[in-house]
Amino acid sequence: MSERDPTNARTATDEQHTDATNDADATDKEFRSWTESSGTGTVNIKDMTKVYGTDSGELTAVDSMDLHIEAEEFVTVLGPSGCGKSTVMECIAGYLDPTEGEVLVNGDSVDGPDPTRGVVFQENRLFPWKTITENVRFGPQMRDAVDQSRIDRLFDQMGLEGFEDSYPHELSGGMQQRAELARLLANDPDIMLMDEPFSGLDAMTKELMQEKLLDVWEDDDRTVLFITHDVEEAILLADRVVVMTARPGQVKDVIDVDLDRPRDTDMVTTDRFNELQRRASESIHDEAERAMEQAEGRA
Ligand SMILES: Nc1ncnc2c1ncn2[C@@H]1O[C@H](COP(=O)(O)OP(=O)(O)OP(=O)(O)O)[C@@H](O)[C@H]1O
Repeated sequence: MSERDPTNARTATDEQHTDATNDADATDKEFRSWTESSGTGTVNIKDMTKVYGTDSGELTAVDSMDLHIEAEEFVTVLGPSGCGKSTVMECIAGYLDPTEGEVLVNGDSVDGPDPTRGVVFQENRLFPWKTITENVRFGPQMRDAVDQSRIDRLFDQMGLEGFEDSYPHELSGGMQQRAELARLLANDPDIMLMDEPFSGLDAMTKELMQEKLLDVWEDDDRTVLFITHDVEEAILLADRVVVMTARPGQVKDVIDVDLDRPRDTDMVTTDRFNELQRRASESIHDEAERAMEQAEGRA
């Protein structure tokens, strides 16, 4: 683990960063409350456990997880299959309640979904019976807050001009995900929660979507939490990569990505990128093995 600056709230607040403080009088909790901010766009997961009831008994998906995300930070989450990544995201989105602990957004406990937290999944959630324009306008319309010039800008930004009246099935997979991003951004969310949004796309389209997302994020003041199985993608996009353990999920490692911004996909060949990629891959390797053993019923 790299050395931490205890005055740096962004790097020092997660569970495994508690060694950053050498102040014998400071308990971890006190240290956190000094350093964590709670302004617009912050996410604070505190000692969160999520247990599901299943036919074969209780299943602890996430166990005592702590994670603080600063406003406007781009955090990617890597973890083996079934380690609880989506569960964490759904608790932040307000779709699920933690069994224990809490999730704070902007300093307030999450008590349900909110348009200021936009969610994107691998499969887009566009309404198939609505045109792209109707889909993008839907959220703002529900709140009586349509800003047509903003919507026009989004169509331009996402390269969707000319497809305003098309239906989702008439668009390619990449364009559907761009429409999905436009739909999300039409609500002007403070926090974007993205669950493997590009994993169904071919390599070239995925690269273009990564660049598009980086442009969007660099232009606006938004916090992004992005789940992926792709180590290269995790590093290319993030300020920090959070590596989770096999189920029950906890934070195993947090990797600060000290690559310059703006980023582009050419960076993946640099020595520093490869070093970070190796570190993340090593960190996740044992967890992936453990997850496989769990799946095979050996653990
Ligand atoms: N509604 C549910 N009821 C019971 N068990 C669930 C439920 N949702 C998820 N689980 C279980 O909780 C664990 C964590 O699931 P989750 O989808 O959060 O993991 P994940 O890391 O996102 O997985 P993947 O990488 O495969 O998408 C898994 O074992 C999953 O089977």
